[in-house]
Amino acid sequence: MSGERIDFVDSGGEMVIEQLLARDVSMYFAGQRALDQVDLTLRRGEVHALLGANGSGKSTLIKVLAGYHNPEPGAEVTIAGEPLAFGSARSSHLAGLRFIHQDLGLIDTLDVTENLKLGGSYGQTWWLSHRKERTEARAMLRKYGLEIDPGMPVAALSAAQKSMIAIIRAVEDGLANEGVLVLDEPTASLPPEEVHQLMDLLKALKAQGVTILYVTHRLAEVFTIADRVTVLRDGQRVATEAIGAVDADGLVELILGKKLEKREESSRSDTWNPVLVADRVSGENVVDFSFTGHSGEILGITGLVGSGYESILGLVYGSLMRDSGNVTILGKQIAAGSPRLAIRSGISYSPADRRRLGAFLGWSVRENLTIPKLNYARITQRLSQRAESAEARDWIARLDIRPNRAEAVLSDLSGGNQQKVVIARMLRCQPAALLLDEPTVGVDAGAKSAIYSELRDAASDGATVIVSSSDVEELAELCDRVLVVAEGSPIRELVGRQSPVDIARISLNYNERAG
Ligand SMILES: Nc1ncnc2c1ncn2[C@@H]1O[C@H](COP(=O)(O)OP(=O)(O)OP(=O)(O)O)[C@@H](O)[C@H]1O
Repeated sequence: MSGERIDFVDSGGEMVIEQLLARDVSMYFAGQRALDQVDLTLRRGEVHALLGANGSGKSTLIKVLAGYHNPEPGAEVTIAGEPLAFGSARSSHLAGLRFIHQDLGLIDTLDVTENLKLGGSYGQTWWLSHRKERTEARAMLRKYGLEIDPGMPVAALSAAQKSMIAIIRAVEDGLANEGVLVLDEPTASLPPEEVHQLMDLLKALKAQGVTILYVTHRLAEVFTIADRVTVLRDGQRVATEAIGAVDADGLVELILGKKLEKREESSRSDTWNPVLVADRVSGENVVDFSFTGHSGEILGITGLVGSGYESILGLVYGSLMRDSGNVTILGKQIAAGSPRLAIRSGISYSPADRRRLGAFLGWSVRENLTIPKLNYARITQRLSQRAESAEARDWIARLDIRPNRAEAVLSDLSGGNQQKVVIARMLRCQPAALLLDEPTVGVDAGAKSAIYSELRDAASDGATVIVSSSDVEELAELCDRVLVVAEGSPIRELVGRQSPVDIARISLNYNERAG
C-alpha cells in the first residue's frame, strides 16, 4: 500500500486528503509492549488530538514518526502519499514532519530574528545581511499576527511568545501544506492566561491548511482546537472520533477504560492546628509573605507567573534562599536555605521542574523512592535492598505506577508515572508538611485523581498539604483554602469550595491591577 493515499469527499461535500497514514505501528521495549498495531490517520488541514493516559504510548508514537525509534517490521507510514523511511530523523524532516517538544530548542541569548533563522536556510549567499533578515523576520511575524519585535532577545519573551516563535520557525522551515506539525503538550508549561495566545496561532495555522497532531492531557483544549481525536490506551488505539461526537466524560472514559469516580466530600475538622508557619518571608520575587498551613488542611497558592506564587514554597523549604522572615514547623524554626534541616524537621517538597530538580532520572524507581530515608538491615546495619524492593513494590501498587518494576530506570517511565514516584517518595517519609509546586503538570486524569486522593489522605492523617499551582481547576478540586498572590504577597484568601472560574478571575483582576 506504499504511496497509496485514500482521498475522498466527506458528507459535507468537502474533499478530504489524507496527509498522514500510519498502519500497524508496534514497538517493544525489553519485551514490554509500548505500541500495539496502532493506526493513525490525519486529514490535511485538521488539528488531530492524540490523547491517552500516562504511559499509553503517545511519546513513543511521536518518536517513531520523528525517526528516533524503529518500529517492529510490518509498520507503514506515509506522508502526503510518500512512504516514510523509519529510524532516520533526516527522512522524517525531509518528509515534512516538524516537532515541537516541551524543550523548544530556542537560544535565549539570541534575538527573535536569529532564532527564527536557526535551522532554517540562509539562501544562496554565504554572507549574512542582518537588516534583510530582520525585515524578513518582521514580515514572518506579521503573517501570523504576532506583535513581537524581531530584535528582542528571546529571554525577554513570555512563555507563550517563545512557543509561538518555535512553532513559526518549524512551519516556515519548509513545512507548507505538505507536512505535519506535531506539538507535544505545548501548553504544559504555559501560564493559563497565555494559553489563548497559542490557541489563536494554531487557529491561524489551521486556516492556512497546516495539519497538526496535538498531544495533550488538557481536555478543555481538545474541545477548543481539535477536529478529531485519537485515544491510545496501553499502547493500543481505542478510538478515533470527530470532536462533536464525544464529550469530556466520554473522553475520560475512553482514556482510562473506566469512569472516573466522583469524590466523596470528606468531613474536615473546623479547628485546625497550625503545623507550618511562614512569617514575613522575603526573597526572589516574594515580599513579606505570611501564611499558616494547618493540620488536616490542603492550602492552595496561586497567581500569575511573576507574582511570587511560584517561589514561595522553594523559599520556605530552603531550595531558594530567603532574604528575611521566619519559617517554623511544629514550633521548630527552620534556618534559611537548608533543605536538609527542612527534611529532618518534617517538610517534604516537590519542585515544579521534576526532570531537572525533582528526581534522579538515571536511577531506578526503588532508588528514587528510598533515597530520602534509606532502609538499613537491623543486624548488619547495611543497606537492605530486599527490604527496599518490597517497600518499592508496595508503593508501585498503591499508586499504580507503570511499569510495575522496582528496578525500572526512572527515565524510561512516562512523565506522569515519574511524578507518581516523586509523590510516593514524599508520602513515604510521612512528613508533617507536604509542599508541592505544580504537582500534576503533564499528568493524566487517572494519575491526577490518584495523586489527589493520596494528598487528601495525607491531610486526613494530620499533615498540612500546600500546593502552589497555576491550574485553577486543580485548586478548586483539591483545596480547602486558596491564597491569591500579587506583587510578592497574598492579596486575597478564598476559604471553602471555590469555582475554577472565580479563582482565575480574582487572580487576574488583582494581578492586572498590581501590574
Ligand atoms: N526508552 C524506553 N525504554 C523502556 N521503556 C520505555 C522507553 N520509552 C517509553 N517506555 C515505556 O513505554 C510505555 C509508553 O510510554 P510513553 O512515554 O510513550 O507514554 P506517554 O503516553 O507519552 O506518557 P506521558 O503522557 O506520561 O508522557 C511506558 O510504559 C514507558 O514506560
